[in-house]
Amino acid sequence: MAEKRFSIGYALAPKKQNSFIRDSLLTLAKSRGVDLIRVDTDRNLADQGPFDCILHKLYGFDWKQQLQQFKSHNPNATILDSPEAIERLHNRISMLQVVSELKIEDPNETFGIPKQIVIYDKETLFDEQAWETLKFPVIAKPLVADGSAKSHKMALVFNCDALNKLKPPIVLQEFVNHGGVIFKVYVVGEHVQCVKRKSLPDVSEEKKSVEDLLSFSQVSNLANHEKIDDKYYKLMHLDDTEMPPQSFIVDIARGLRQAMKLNLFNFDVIRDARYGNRYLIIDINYFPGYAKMPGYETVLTDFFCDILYNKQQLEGEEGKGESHHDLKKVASNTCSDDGETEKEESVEV
Ligand SMILES: Nc1ncnc2c1ncn2[C@@H]1O[C@H](COP(=O)(O)OP(=O)(O)OP(=O)(O)O)[C@@H](O)[C@H]1O
Ligand SMILES: O=P(O)(O)O[C@H]1[C@H](OP(=O)(O)O)[C@@H](OP(=O)(O)O)[C@@H](O)[C@@H](O)[C@@H]1OP(=O)(O)O
Ligand SMILES: [Mg+2]
Ligand SMILES: [Mg+2]
Repeated sequence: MAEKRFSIGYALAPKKQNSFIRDSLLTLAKSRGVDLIRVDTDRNLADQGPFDCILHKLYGFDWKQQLQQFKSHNPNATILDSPEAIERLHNRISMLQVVSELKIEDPNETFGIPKQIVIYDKETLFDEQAWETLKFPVIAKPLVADGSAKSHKMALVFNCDALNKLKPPIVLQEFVNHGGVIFKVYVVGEHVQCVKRKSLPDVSEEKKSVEDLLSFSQVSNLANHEKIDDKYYKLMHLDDTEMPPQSFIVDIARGLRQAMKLNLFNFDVIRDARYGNRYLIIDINYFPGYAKMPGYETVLTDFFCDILYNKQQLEGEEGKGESHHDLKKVASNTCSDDGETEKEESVEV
């Protein structure tokens, strides 16, 4: 009997498609029975396929409706990930709320988020009461994180004089010195991988008194031609920075994944320079730049196979009339229709 093949339809913006869909990924996936096929976003999704799975990073109401329609026509297909679960990451307040709710017992390290407030209008911006809990410098971040260039435009604000330059709705987050290095933790289902990147440098007392405002955008994002390799680590002086403990990072990643019901995301972590064992999560991104992760082809292909082969096994056993309870044990970690995550296993680093 011919081996069963699977097809994954991917719906990505051109920039993402260029970086993520490489021949090396297509070839490896194909060799393991998985065909990655581009969804034509000018046509209705439900008219395309058949697909066993949809991989997507697109925004907007219309796309959400197309996914719903596709799912109602193809109830067995897996949507990676559910648009409702992704939506939480489009707002910088709801994005980090989930971190505050996480409970992780670690004898040596602690984690949290920086102090922050949300400002919806200019009036509140100048209201001293709103500022009571915050200390300068702060980072002003657009409230909405919708993938637009605008949503990445930030400003380091040193004092009140700069406030009139800000455009609400924004989140004002305390800037925390962290030695100029950020940890990016990539999550792909059960796989967790942490890398170092350059970040904003620490702010000295002297600088606090001379600057008003500094604008910046995507400081830790690599340009297409940059590669995370030894050269980058040397150039950015990343070699000397110690990594956070792996098991601690894996616990946070696992907790976030379960709470958010997402399989494909990364989060940015900084180590508070005031306490060597305090970590702050400052950003969570859906479907980040995986191609920058060493060995991404294997990691992603393993993940696709896990999902598709487990799903097949699940459907096969359902056909034999096994109870739903038993089937849950072999279900993959994908989000089902209602966004429920079905299995939790060890997370490798
Ligand atoms: N509270 C903070 N304290 C110190 N540095 C910070 C803080 N928040 C952000 N930064 C710095 O600013 C950068 C951009 O912030 P953030 O990650 O929130 O933006 P983003 O545009 O969503 O980034 P990404 O490209 O990862 O999506 C971080 O990578 C880090 O270097
Ligand atoms: O998905 P896009 O292509 O738009 O860009 C994402 C980018 O990945 P890229 O490598 O593909 O540029 C990510 O980089 P890393 O965290 O992995 O460094 C991160 O900056 C996301 O926030 C971006 O998503 P957005 O927030 O804009 O939706
Ligand atoms: Mg970030
Ligand atoms: Mg981000």
